Amino acid sequence: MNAKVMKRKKSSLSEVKVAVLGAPGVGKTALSVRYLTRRYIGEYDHNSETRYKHEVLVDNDPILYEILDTCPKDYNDLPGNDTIHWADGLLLVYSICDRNSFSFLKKVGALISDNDIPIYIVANKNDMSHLREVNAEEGAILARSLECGFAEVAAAEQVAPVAVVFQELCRTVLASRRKSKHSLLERMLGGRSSNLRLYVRGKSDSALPKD
Ligand SMILES: Nc1nc2c(ncn2[C@@H]2O[C@H](COP(=O)(O)OP(=O)(O)OP(=O)(O)O)[C@@H](O)[C@H]2O)c(=O)[nH]1
Repeated sequence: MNAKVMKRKKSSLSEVKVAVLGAPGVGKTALSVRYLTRRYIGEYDHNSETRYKHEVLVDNDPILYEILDTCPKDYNDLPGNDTIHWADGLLLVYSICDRNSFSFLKKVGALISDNDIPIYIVANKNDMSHLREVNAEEGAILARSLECGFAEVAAAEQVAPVAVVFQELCRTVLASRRKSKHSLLERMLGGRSSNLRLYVRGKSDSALPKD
C-alpha cells in the first residue's frame, strides 16, 4: 500500500475513547492490558492514570481505541467531570470479592445517570468465587438501572470474554454516534426528514455518515 492510501486509511479511522472507572485494585489495568495485549502480568505498578492508544478490529473495522485507565487514590475519590466529558464510553469495574468496590460503582452510577453516555459494567475477579462478596444478580440489577451491558469476567484467566466487553462498549459508542448524526441530519433537513428515513432504510444504514 502506498503512503497516500495509508494516510487516507488512517484519517478515516473511527476513534473511540473509553475511560475505565472503578475503585482501587479492582483490576482496571489488568483488564485494559489484557484487551490490548492479550497478556496478564499480575502486578501493575502505576500511581497515576495512564492512556493507551491502539488500533483494534471491531467487526472487521479498524478502530483507534483510546483507553484511559484511571487511578483513584481511595474509595472516596470519585471520577471528575473532565474524565466523564472526555470519554465516549465508560467501562465501570468492580471486584466480586470487594463489596466496597461495588458501593463505589453505585456512587459513580448516580454521578453519571444524567449523562447520555454508553456504559458497560464489568465484575472482575470471578476466578475468586470462594471470596465472593457481591453476587451476579446485584451487578445485573445495577446494569438494568443504568440501562447498560453487564458481564462477570476474570482478567487473570480469560482473554475472549474481556475482549467481548471492550468490543460491545465500542459498538454501543459507534451506534449512539450514528444515531445522533442521524437526528442532526433530520433536524437540518426539517420537513424532508421522512424522505431521509426512506433513503437511509433503502441503503441499510450505509447512507449514514461514518467517522
Ligand atoms: N485473582 C485475580 N486477581 C486479579 C484479577 N485482575 C486483577 N487482579 C489483581 O488485582 C490487583 C490489582 O489489579 P490492577 O489491575 O492493578 O487494579 P487497578 O484497578 O488498576 O488498581 P489501581 O490502579 O490501584 O486503581 C493485582 O494484584 C492484579 O494481579 C483477576 O481477574 N483475578
